[in-house]
Amino acid sequence: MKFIRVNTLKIDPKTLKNRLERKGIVLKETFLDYAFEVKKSPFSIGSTPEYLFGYYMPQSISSMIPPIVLNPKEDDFVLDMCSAPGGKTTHLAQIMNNNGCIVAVEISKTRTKALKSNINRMGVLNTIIINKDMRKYKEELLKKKIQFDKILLDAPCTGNEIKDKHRNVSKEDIKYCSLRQKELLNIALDLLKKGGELVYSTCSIEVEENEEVIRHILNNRNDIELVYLTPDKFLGINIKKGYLDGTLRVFPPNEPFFIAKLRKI
Ligand SMILES: C[S@@+](CC[C@H](N)C(=O)[O-])C[C@H]1O[C@@H](n2cnc3c(N)ncnc32)[C@H](O)[C@@H]1O
Repeated sequence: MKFIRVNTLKIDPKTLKNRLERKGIVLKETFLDYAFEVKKSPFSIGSTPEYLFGYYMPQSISSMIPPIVLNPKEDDFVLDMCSAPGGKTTHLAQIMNNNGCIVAVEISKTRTKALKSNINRMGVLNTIIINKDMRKYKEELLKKKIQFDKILLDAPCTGNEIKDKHRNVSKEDIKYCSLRQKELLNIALDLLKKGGELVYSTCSIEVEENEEVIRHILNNRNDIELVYLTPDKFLGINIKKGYLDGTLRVFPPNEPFFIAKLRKI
C-alpha cells in the first residue's frame, strides 16, 4: 500500500489531487483530508515535478499517526528527537502552520542531509536542525534549562533494520534496541515541561520495544502518566488497542506501528 501526505503549507489537497489525476495517477481518499492512497501510478510517485516542488511526501499512513496524536499547537516549542529523514518533522511543521518552533535532532550526518533536503523541499521554516547525539545534546539543553511543550520520540527500532538493511533481527538486537529506547525515552521525559506531552512511536512489532518500554517508564517514574488513546478516529486503517491499555498498534496490510502518549505531571 502506498500513500502520500499533501503538504498543505504549499498546496491544497484538492488542487494536487486534480493535478496528479490528470497524469494518470489514481488516488483514494483516507481518514485524513490531506492524505491519499496511491491505487495506481504509471511512474514512480517520487519522480514527479510536484514531488520536487514539495507538494507532497510519499509515506505510510501509519507514519502519519504519531504527529496527529502529538497535535502540536501553533505556538508550541517542539522537540523531534530522532528526526531524519523528516517525514514526521515536516508533518509537525504542517500541523503548526509553519509557526512555533521545532528542534529536529538527528545523530547521523548522512541522514541529516536527507532531513535538510526534505525540510527545504517542503518549505518548512519553523525548524532548527541539530546533527547531534541526543544522549549528549541533552546535557546542553538541561544546563540552559531548556524544556519543551511537546516531544516526538520516533525511536530507532528493529523495524528500521528490517526495512533499511533487509535483514532478520535477533533476540540480542531486540534487547539492544529496547535498552536504547528506554534511555532515549527517559531523556525525552527529562526535557519535557511539566504538563507537556510526548508521543513515543516505533515501527517495530516487538513488545520489548513498545509496551514494555512504556510499562518500564510508568513503573520507574512518578512524574509521568499515560494519556489514553483510542483507535476509533483512524477510519480505514487496521489499528487496534495495543497490548497495554491506552496504547495503539497498527497491523498489516498497513505498516506496523506502535504509538503511545505520555504527559508529565
Ligand atoms: C525511526 S528513524 C526516525 C524517522 C523519522 N522520525 C521520520 O519520520 O522520518 C530513527 C532515527 O533516529 C536516529 N537516532 C538514533 N539514535 C539517536 C540519538 N541518540 N540521537 C539522535 N538521533 C538518533 C537514527 O539515525 C534514525 O535516523
